[in-house]
Amino acid sequence: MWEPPVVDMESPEAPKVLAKACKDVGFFYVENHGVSKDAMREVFRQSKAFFSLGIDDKMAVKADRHNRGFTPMHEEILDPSKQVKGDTKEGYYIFRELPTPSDGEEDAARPLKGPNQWPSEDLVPGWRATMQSYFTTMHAVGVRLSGLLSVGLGLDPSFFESCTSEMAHALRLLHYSAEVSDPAKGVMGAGAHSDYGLLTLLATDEVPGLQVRLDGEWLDVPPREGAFICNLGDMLQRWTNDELRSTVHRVVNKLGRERYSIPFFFELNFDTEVVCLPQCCSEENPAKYPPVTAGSYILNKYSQTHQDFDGNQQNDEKSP
Ligand SMILES: O=C(O)CCC(=O)C(=O)O
Ligand SMILES: [Fe+2]
Repeated sequence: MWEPPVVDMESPEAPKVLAKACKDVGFFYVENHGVSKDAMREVFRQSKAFFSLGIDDKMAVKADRHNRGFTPMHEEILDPSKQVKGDTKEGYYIFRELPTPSDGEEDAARPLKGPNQWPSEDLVPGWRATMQSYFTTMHAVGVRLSGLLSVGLGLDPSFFESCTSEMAHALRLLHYSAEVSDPAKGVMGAGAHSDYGLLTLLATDEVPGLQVRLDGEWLDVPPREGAFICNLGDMLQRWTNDELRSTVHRVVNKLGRERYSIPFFFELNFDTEVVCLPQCCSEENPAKYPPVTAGSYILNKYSQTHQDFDGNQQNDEKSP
């Protein structure tokens, strides 16, 4: 059975192994990341507690114009060209806590930035503290991992530091329903997609479902206890002119079991311009992608895949 390569973050070989995994597969397990089992157990427990609430309590924190909060079952369609209905999952977006913009004008200049939504403490005691603490923990893992990657790629060791300083990262809780997927009929846990940003660090429960497409074949990525499943986002593929891979993946429910997963999207600052690195293009190998701003790229993707999100409504205080 195929398995992605393993990156041991404590190993002196980590930068080399990581760079090779990024070029060959774009997916790898991350071990020795320093996140405790207790912290993992608690974030999954709280995630389940939220998704077990009634629909009215969940809709009270429905994702707002900053895309923070609850996204109902089927609201997201990750592969609109193939899916006949939305992903068979519900979710919850949490970003770094930011103050409410003081007026519409300021808000327009700060797309996707605002306060989080939090379910009531009475319903899920300790939930906010758990999520904020996990966000901080995962931010630290992302900083370390991107540091190892810059070394492995022969970049300045602080290459990713300045362009991730805003902490525009997203923590997402996902709950897949028990509905069995039928890829031929366009019914998917999560439709085929590549991730949009820099790096994704995914925690899953023990239920399988994730698949990656390599050389035209869909391969299962089994859960690995204690490890994160990590993959690259489109920004790294574009920066490196396809030397690194933002590999397409999807979630297929074969067993008819519910599944919980928690991706942490380690993202670039909104205004970072991603232009092919000089060492990755030449006259014979010209840049394959035009320059793009990380934030506008994500806004576009959210608009295409979230039925209830409108990237053009960022400055409308009263938009529903
Ligand atoms: O739940 C999973 O295993 C994958 C989720 C995913 O690919 C995503 O949210 O981008
Ligand atoms: Fe993904």
